[in-house]
Amino acid sequence: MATLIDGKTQARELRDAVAGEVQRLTHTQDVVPGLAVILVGEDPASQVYVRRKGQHAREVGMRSVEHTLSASTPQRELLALIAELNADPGVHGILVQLPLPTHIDPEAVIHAIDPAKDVDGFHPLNVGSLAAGGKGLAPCTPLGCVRLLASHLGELAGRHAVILGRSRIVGRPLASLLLREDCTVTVAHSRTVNLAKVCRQADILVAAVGQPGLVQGDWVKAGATVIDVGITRLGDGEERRLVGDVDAASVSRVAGALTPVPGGVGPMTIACLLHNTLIAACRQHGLPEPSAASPADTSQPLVHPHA
Ligand SMILES: NC(=O)C1=CN([C@@H]2O[C@H](COP(=O)(O)OP(=O)(O)OC[C@H]3O[C@@H](n4cnc5c(N)ncnc54)[C@H](OP(=O)(O)O)[C@@H]3O)[C@@H](O)[C@H]2O)C=CC1
Ligand SMILES: Nc1nc(=O)c2c([nH]1)NC[C@@H]1CN(c3ccc(C(=O)N[C@@H](CCC(=O)O)C(=O)O)cc3)C=[N+]21
Ligand SMILES: [Mg+2]
Repeated sequence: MATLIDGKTQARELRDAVAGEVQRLTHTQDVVPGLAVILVGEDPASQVYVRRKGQHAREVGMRSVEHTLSASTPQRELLALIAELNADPGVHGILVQLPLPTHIDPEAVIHAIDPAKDVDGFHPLNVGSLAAGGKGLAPCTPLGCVRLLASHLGELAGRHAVILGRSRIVGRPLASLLLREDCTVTVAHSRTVNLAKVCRQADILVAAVGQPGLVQGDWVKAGATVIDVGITRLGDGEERRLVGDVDAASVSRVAGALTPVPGGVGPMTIACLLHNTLIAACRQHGLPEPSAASPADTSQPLVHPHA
């Protein structure tokens, strides 16, 4: 049976490491890292995430401000709030929860965020710097995936990673991050021909499509490491549950290791958001960064507590 990669525990360890750095910054530099999270509308799932982000930020000693705007908020009001937060020296990270109501253009919103405070890594400057192999702020979910992979596998160089999905939040930036770790990277998507065959070549298989149970056991090479990013909510009330893109029952008989849903990539995403906020705060104050650019760099204990 495949080893379960425990994202919940690793996320807690990363938050603890971030908390230590936050305490050090607070006491030696008088800098308290601040995170602002903006939610537009009342989507219950988004409310849960935003609350959890704020709660974890406070737990690690950061300042957390949550702005909840009504679903009918005009775009210019949201842009005005972002301009205010860009100018606020106590705010080092800004996150606008996606998706946004349809009358708001997400591109305009992402462009408006100061790239130095863009802890989601969605601003074109950060996207470009990541694609070029540089060290802007990278998106949190892919960072979490790389951390989980590095903790289980150690060195990633030379491994063939197959990523299912090419979204700007997960698939594309993950391809850049894994290239930076010297993986051989294949990105598959809805137009890929013979997906099962492509997947069977993977040493590392990452599923980020949003199709429950898409990846079956016979898509997986024996011993492969499988990362399940997908989160789909099924059922109501007592029957409510979260399911991933991987059919855990069949895949765990073939894979070497697998991340669970829940308790895998999700908690790591939030921990990486806090880590990005810490990095952003250090950079904005011209302080040395507590960590290397690469989450798989084992020389840096904060970044890679499992080395
Ligand atoms: N744990 C976490 O922190 C996060 C989890 N998620 C979850 O990850 C999943 C993906 O999210 P996101 O990237 O935003 O999704 P998107 O819908 O933006 O992208 C989905 C991608 O999957 C591809 N795809 C869809 N169906 C298939 C299929 N049958 N075969 C192959 N490829 C397919 C699409 O291809 P094409 O480009 O051709 O349309 C697209 O590239 C969701 O379940 C989401 O909830 C997302 C963000 C964070
Ligand atoms: N600007 C922006 N940045 C994001 O990073 C962003 C976003 N918008 N919109 C939505 C997606 C989704 N996302 C998740 C974060 C945490 C969990 C998480 O903590 N999941 C837990 C369970 C959560 C639960 O119980 O509902 C787990 O998988 O164990 C999941 C998904 C961040 N996203
Ligand atoms: Mg993300």
